[in-house]
Amino acid sequence: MSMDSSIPFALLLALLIPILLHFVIRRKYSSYNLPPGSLGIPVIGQTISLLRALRSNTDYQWYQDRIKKYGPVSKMSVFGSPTVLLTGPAANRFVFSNQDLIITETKAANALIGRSILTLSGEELKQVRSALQGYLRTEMVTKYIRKMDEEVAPLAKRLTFDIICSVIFGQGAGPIREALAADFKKMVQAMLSIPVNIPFTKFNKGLSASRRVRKVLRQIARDREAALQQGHSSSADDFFTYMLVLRSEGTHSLTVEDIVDNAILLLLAGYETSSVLITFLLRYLANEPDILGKITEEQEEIARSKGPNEPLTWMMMKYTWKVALETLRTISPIFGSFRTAIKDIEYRGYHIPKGWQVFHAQSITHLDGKFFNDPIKFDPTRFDNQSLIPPYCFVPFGGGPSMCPGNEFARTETLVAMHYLVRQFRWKLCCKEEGYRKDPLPTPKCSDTA
Ligand code: HEM
Repeated sequence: MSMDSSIPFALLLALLIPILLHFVIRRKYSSYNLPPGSLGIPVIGQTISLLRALRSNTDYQWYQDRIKKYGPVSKMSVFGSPTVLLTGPAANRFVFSNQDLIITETKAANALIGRSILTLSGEELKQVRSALQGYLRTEMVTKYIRKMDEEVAPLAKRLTFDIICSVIFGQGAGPIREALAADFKKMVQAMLSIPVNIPFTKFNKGLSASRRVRKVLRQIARDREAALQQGHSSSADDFFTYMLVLRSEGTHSLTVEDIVDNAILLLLAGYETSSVLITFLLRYLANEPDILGKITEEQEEIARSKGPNEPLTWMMMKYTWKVALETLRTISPIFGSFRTAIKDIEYRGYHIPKGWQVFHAQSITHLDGKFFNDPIKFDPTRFDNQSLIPPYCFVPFGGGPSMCPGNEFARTETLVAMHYLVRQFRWKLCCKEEGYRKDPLPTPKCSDTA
């Protein structure tokens, strides 16, 4: 076929395929009451327009346009899969507590992280979830404060990475941590890449990095195992020892390899999200001298009243945390998630067929004037009385049974960081541009120059 004759043929196909797909889906799901909306062009669907909206941070308007057209539940097609978009507090509640909607597995995440909590189900999921929750619970996090303190005080670069590395892997500053930091960076870049394993691609570099990380962590886990057997360690020392102690008590039966996978997930889930919070908190404070002044006052008072060897306690940092919560409301590190229905599900009279995706735009409620007065305004006093915020409207850490188990950890490390930063430094923004893009986590527009 010549080039000229192939163009009309391609055009005809582009026209015919959506029509055919429309009929195939209509026939296949004829007994279903599917939500309103269109699946768009095959494979592409609404993917490009959604990604464009996220990158330019106009996704809020994008959702609102769809809600106006179709209501809070609509169907579309994203990343090649039929998808139902759910928004609003009722949707937040429904998704967070529905065990039949599991986080959509991406090939890249599977290859890079392995068998972590994200890929488990049933009894195994319950065991690992409860172990992670136990490791990150308030009493445990209180014990980690001293280590966080040591990391933040000299104001190490890669703050949140170093904190988690030290607390979870028991890996203090040194060449091993430097190598891990470089490799984790490659893994993060690969998580969002096209999962095609060809030399020199981001995915290929991420896989090599993941292998190196795994090798180092396996060795650390074995060392911890030996130390535990000799009675030289306890469960509060680090995540590996904690999980090994639980295994010896019969709480779970994970292999060392599984524990390593979940440690990698903890680091990936924990450091990027917390660093977004700290980054935007610092950016807000640079423009809000009154709020910065109040935080400094609170932190100076804590520094005066605490003995030199007494660890910091976040209980006294109430105002600082309210400012952090307002930062999470206005710029939520996680704007939403993709989940897959593992069986047919009904929501508000509509059917979500088994195998379809749900795109849950959870943070849309944060900027909705119905729930937050003057939502664009940065106003930490909204959190003076949190019981006034309607349920499932403020969900930066998710909610229900799959709520982020690291929320206490995130609070503690953010507050420890702020304790030193506001008392020892003043900063100004090199880049005045206020916007940010979702990449997919919020990133200041001029992150290279700021
Ligand atoms: C500001 C910081 C953070 C934010 C905004 C955040 C937010 C979230 C959200 C929204 C989820 C998904 C909940 C769901 O969809 O049901 C999640 C899951 C998770 N987070 Fe966080 N997170 C933060 C920090 C951390 C930290 C510091 C850790 C660990 C030290 C952590 C560990 C995890 C883990 C392991 C999961 C998966 C839980 C599961 O699938 O059951 N997160 N986080």
